[in-house]
Amino acid sequence: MSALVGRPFLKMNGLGNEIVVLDLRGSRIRVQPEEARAIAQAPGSQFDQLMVLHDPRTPGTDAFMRILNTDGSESGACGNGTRCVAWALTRGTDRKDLLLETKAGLLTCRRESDVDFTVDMGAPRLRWDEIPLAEEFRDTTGIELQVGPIDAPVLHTPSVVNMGNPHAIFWVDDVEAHDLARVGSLLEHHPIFPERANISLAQVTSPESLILKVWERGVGLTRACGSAACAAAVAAARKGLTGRKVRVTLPGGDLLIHWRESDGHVLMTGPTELEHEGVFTADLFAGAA
Ligand SMILES: N[C@H](CCC[C@H](N)C(=O)O)C(=O)O
Repeated sequence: MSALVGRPFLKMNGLGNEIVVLDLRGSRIRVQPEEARAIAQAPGSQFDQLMVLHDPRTPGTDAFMRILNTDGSESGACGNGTRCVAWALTRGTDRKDLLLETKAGLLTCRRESDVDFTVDMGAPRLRWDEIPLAEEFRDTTGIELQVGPIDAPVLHTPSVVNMGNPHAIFWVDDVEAHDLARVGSLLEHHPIFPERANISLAQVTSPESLILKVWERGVGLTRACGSAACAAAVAAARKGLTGRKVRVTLPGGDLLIHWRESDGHVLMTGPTELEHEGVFTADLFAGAA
């Protein structure tokens, strides 16, 4: 029987990005990919990301987070899920600041209101081998990659950014004019991305605003993706399309992103919402193998 049976979880969302928070601190349980896939499919616990909390690895941190996608794969970053974890860990306390850790690094979180949090997502990594890409590209503000006919590509020359996870951002005049569901999987699995990639379409609407749609690695289309909003804001500023503070509008709502000059860190501010609390039951894992 799964060790997760009887464990409580929180079903939350960050701007419509579906998040399940599972606190396994104090135990040695490790969620297996097939368990994550079973949880993702069960009514009441569907998620885009499963945020699993483990005992801290680095002194002074509050928890170590493993981030699992619906296909059971693992990510180093999830902005919307990190805000949900910060909500869960500060609930019922007067704490404002938290320090969390993922396999990609440390994240500081600050409570701005009952539901709004700012996460310091760290500094973006911008070298081709840090994304990572399979081939050397000196200029990661636009790499050679295109969709559609060679002489009239529909999408081309994406910017690439690693925010603890790999992102490619295609610049378009109108995000609604493209069917991201149709090309998302192909681009996510393109051989140029040896660890696959999260794929975004970005439309610049002013020097302070972007519209973004995201196809997430290991998930598919989602209503919001915090790390993609950070990656798009960094890429837009690098290209001179916006300043370093932008409002990113996703299907689920808005995130405020600030690529801070002083230390190069990216700050993301946005809301969280608790939908319900539940407990994993044995039947949920009956088919997991
Ligand atoms: N929804 C998340 C990102 C998940 C990224 C994940 N799909 C990956 O494999 O990198 C966010 O708010 O940042």
